[in-house]
Parts: sequence; structure tokens; C-alpha cells
Amino acid sequence: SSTHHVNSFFCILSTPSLSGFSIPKGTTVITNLYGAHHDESKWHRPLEFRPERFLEEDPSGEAQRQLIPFGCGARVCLGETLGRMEAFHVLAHTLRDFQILPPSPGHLPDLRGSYRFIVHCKPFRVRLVPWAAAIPTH
Ligand code: HEM
Repeated sequence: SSTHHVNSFFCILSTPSLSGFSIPKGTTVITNLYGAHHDESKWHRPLEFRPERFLEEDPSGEAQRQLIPFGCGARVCLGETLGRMEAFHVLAHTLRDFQILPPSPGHLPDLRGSYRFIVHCKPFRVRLVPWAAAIPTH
């Protein structure tokens, strides 16, 4: 959920305190999106792969309250609508047309990211098998 490891850098112009912390004018502040998305006080077992937590009907509602991959507030990502639309279309079309399989059975990618300004996953291979090839026609 955090492709951006951190948000933009903000320079404090006049706010004397933020969430109870005094921050001197002129301080550069970098918010930690990865930290916000892995905070155990906000997410139930944040490191566990449970995609269902992002469904609207998830009873805990944690993702609805805590997920901020595009940042928030005055400097929220300007491309959020486009980004969401693109991600939806690319994923939906890929999953509609292909089965995504590991290169060999049980050979799964390493899910640990490589953390720079943007989180990258380590290079891995998959096999894209067209559904048409898997479904007999008669
Ligand atoms: C999955 C795709 C994307 C993600 C996860 C993403 C995430 C972010 C994040 C976290 C920020 C910083 C927000 C903050 O500091 O509070 C940001 C800023 C920004 N993003 Fe995106 N973004 C995505 C796609 C795009 C696209 C497609 C565009 C443009 C077409 C775009 C344009 C911008 C701009 C202009 C800003 C700076 C806004 C500002 O500082 O006022 N982003 N984005």
C-alpha cells in the first residue's frame, strides 16, 4: 500500500506545534508513509498479507480510516484520481486475460521492498498464461 516510502518534504513556516510536538520554524519535516501503513497501533498485524482488509465491507474499517497512499491535506497527490484509475484498469485487464503464475511451482517472489523515496520490489519473474490457453474450448 505504500509505493511512496515518504511524503514530500515540508518546511514549517509558522506552526509552533504539531500533534503536541514543538517544531521550530524553518524545520524540514518528512512524514513517513511506510511507518503510517505499518503502525501496529492502527493496523491489525500490518506485515501480514491480507488483501481483504482493503475491501469496503471489512468490519474493522482500518483501511478506510488509515490508508493514505496518496498523502492527505493541502499537498495531497494531484494525480490520485488518474493513479487509482490506471491501477484499476491495468490490474483488471491483466487479471481478466492472464493467469499470473510463478516461474516454477512454489517459487514465490521476495515480498520485502527496497526502500528509497519510492518503494521498489526486488526484480522477480512470473509466467503470464492467457486464460484462453487454460480453458478447453469444447
Ligand atoms: C499510484 C500512483 C501514485 C501514487 C501512489 C502517488 C503518491 C503521491 C504522494 C504520496 C504524494 C505526496 C503527497 C504529500 O506530500 O502529502 C504525491 C504528490 C504528487 N503527485 Fe502523486 N502519486 C501517484 C500518481 C501520480 C500521478 C499519475 C500524477 C500526475 C499525473 C501525480 C502527481 C503528483 C503531484 C503533482 C504531486 C505533488 C502535489 C503537491 O505537492 O502539491 N501523482 N503523490
